[in-house]
Amino acid sequence: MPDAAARMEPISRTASAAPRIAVRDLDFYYGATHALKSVSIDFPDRQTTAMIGPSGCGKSTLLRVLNRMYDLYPGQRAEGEVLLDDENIIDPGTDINRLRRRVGMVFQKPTPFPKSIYENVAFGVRLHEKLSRAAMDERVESSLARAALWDEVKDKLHASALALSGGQQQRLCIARTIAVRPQVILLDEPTSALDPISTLKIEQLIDELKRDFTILIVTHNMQQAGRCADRVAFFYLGELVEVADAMQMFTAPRERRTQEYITGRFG
Ligand SMILES: Nc1ncnc2c1ncn2[C@@H]1O[C@H](COP(=O)(O)OP(=O)(O)OP(=O)(O)O)[C@@H](O)[C@H]1O
Repeated sequence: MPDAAARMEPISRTASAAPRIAVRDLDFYYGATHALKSVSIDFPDRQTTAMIGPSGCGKSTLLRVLNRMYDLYPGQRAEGEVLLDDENIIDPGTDINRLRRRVGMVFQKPTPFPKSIYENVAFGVRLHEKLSRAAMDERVESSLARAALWDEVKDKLHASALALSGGQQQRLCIARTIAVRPQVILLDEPTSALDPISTLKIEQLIDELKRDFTILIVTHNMQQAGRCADRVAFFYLGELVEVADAMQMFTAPRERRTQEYITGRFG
């Protein structure tokens, strides 16, 4: 078991920021598989937290809990508390549509809809808001600009999104996510299918977006965690071993398992 003190909030220059999400004693099960074990962690507002750890340690499962993606699958269940602004979002009474508006997700592979660039961004907005044509145009433009894509697509908004490069498609998926004005953005290995230049653009974008959003990113790339994250959480076999400021995590981790992982001795 991880040291109880290590699972509490660390002595951290960032720990005083108000948590947007507070996870308390979270257990998650895929049928008989106990994938998350009594996980407690705060995700501060307007900061980026990277989740790292070897394959199968539960990183993606935690993201799936935060937007209740597991709801679609019988046999999968969460126990404990996941407080988003003090509302326990794993409570059965949670309004899932409202939750998914507040918590957006970007997946490993870019997943644009087979529609125009404009429609990819407008589609989700229409599910939640009735905007005039001019207001929608403005929302599409501001979202694409925010995702650092506007200049590349402004002359072909009605062309198919599928004709964009992989890196552009991923930025479009980010534009689509921010267009509905979420509070939290979940990114599950968002650059693992991209080339180094596209990866750099997405990392710069993450850095820029954290001014307005709470960002959680799952990554296997230690350099990426170091470049993007304010805080880093290390998971192992379904347990949160340690969470700390990125600088502390990479220079002076408290736990031996964290040190072994970040220095490449396993995983
Ligand atoms: N649909 C599923 N059904 C049963 N078990 C699952 C399912 N998805 C994940 N698991 C199990 O839950 C545990 C955590 O998996 P998870 O995908 O969260 O790990 P991860 O840290 O994100 O791994 P990776 O880095 O490989 O993506 C693993 O033991 C995995 O085998």
